[in-house]
Amino acid sequence: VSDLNSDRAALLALRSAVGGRTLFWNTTLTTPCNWPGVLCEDNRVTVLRLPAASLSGSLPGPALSNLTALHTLSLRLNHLSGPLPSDLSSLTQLRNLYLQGNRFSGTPPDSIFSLHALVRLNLASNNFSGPIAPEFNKLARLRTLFLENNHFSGNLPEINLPNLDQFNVSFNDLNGSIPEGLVGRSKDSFLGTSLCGKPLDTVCAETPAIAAGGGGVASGGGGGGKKKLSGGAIAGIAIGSVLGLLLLLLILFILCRKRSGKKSRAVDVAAFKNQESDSSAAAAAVHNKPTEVDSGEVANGNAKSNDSNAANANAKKLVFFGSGARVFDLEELLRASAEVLGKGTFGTAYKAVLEVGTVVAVKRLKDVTLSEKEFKDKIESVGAMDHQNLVPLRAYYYSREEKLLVYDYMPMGSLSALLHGNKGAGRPPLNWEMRSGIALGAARGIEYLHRQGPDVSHGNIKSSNILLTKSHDARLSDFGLNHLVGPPSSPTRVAGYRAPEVTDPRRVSQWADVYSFGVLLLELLTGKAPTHALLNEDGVDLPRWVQSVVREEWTSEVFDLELLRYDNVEEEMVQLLQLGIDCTAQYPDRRPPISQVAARIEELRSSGLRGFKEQQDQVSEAD
Ligand SMILES: Nc1ncnc2c1ncn2[C@@H]1O[C@H](COP(=O)(O)OP(=O)(O)OP(=O)(O)O)[C@@H](O)[C@H]1O
Repeated sequence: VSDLNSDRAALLALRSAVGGRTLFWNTTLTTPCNWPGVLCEDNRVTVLRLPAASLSGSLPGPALSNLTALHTLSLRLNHLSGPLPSDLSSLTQLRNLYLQGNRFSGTPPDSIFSLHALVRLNLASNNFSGPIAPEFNKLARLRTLFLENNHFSGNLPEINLPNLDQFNVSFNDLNGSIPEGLVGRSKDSFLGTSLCGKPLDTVCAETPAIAAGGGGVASGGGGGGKKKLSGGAIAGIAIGSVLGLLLLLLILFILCRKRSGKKSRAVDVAAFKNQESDSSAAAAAVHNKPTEVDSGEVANGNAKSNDSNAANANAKKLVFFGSGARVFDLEELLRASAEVLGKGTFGTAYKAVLEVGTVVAVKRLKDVTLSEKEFKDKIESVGAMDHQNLVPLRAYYYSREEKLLVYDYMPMGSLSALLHGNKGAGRPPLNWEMRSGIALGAARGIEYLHRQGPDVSHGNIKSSNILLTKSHDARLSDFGLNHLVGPPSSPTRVAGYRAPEVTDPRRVSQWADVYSFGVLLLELLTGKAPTHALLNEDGVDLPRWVQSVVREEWTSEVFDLELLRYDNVEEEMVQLLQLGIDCTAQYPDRRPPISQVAARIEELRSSGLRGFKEQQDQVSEAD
């Protein structure tokens, strides 16, 4: 059917085919005045979801008012503009209202606050302005309230909704302090505003309430009247400022001293040195005093090593892999300036900048209970792995006190940080090409590992272990480490990614890797972290959440908004989503092998890119 606007019979047939309940309107609506066409007469439609970029003009109130059975209205990513219709009160059944990514303006009408059935309300990325009304509190069932990327201004009222899980007012013109009831929310909910107070790092300035004699700090957004400060208050502020300045200078002085001390003391407190420096071989080495027993141990290890090169002839402990020979020795490494990258399951990772300028990542392992011989055998098989989608392990160091692994440093950090970190300026948009490319790289890395033998698996696939090169190529890290360290100190080791059948994290099958990779695919597509405690209103895990949304025929609701904004590749995205669902099948034997998964992603990527290119060509021809 090419034009449902004029073909009433076709529309009615279609409507009866779907039982009058749900209608996915998939045509360009050409008659906005009569919008939404025949549907205006239909009071049985419960879901109205119009595809992105199909509508412009304003939203006609009278047409909507007939849709009294509607429980979901999704008009996201269209070009609708103007104010919302003033009377929405007939939509009494409405549970989900998705209007994000349009150009609606003005303030949301009062009638919206009479929609008591509303559970999800998304008004993000429009041009709404004016204050955020306290009347949102009337929507007692609300679980999602997204108001970000608008021009809402003034103070943020107290929002006290018992079921509210998701809340965001970022990138609005809001100011004043964050009300008490919202301080427990994440910082990300308030970014790009002039709001102050917890959870943000900006402390609210004291307000004129001091001068009013109350002695307290004005609450509720600092919007009080303009009263004069008393002399005492002014003196207090002046003395406070001077003291603050002195304190700041003192801190700077201490920091400068520490910094200059650091160079001469080699890598010290922050880096890989054990606090009990007397017993630490690493620390002993820093001071040029290798302990007898440790030099002996490592010397033996090196002597037995066939394909590794000792760091130097005197068995100075750093063992390099491959033919690249030694690039630096332990002392140089320990003299490097180091910064903590993060703490993981296997220990702490550091970024180390050597004096010659080489940058490496050093992992200081904890809980290694293996003997040196066992450790050496295992780590040498890890070091022998060589694939463009693995982070190269360059060297290791083993002593009784310290076990260090030296990797190439990946400058763009992890996929986890890219997906869930700051989405503000400077962060490249994560479009389909990048995300699918990362998925393909990671799948190929896993495929390489799995090809090494039926018992070889990664065991810890998750977005913080997918590191990125400058050109955003994916490299898998932490492979082969699950056999080096002792049992996990916490059962939540790979929470969210672990396959249901895995009980011992050191024994992870290749099928379980496929499961974790499936979760990673879903994370890439939805933009949601699988470890998020309250993923949605039911607190279910990511695979189950995606499945439930897809079952309810809201497939496009699962995708990360940022992803939908770019290329026209929804079909490929849906297929990749399906692949993620297949990989996360509950029973291991129902999951596809990773080689098949990688091949499928490659296929999808090339058809997506072809489609994108054709679309670009059409646009340039039309131009
Ligand atoms: N080679 C590297 N280059 C750049 N950053 C790295 C490198 N290796 C690790 N990191 C970063 O250091 C941090 C800590 O990494 P680490 O691998 O120790 O823990 P994790 O990945 O968070 O958890 P787990 O140990 O369970 O895998 C992470 O943010 C990770 O992205």
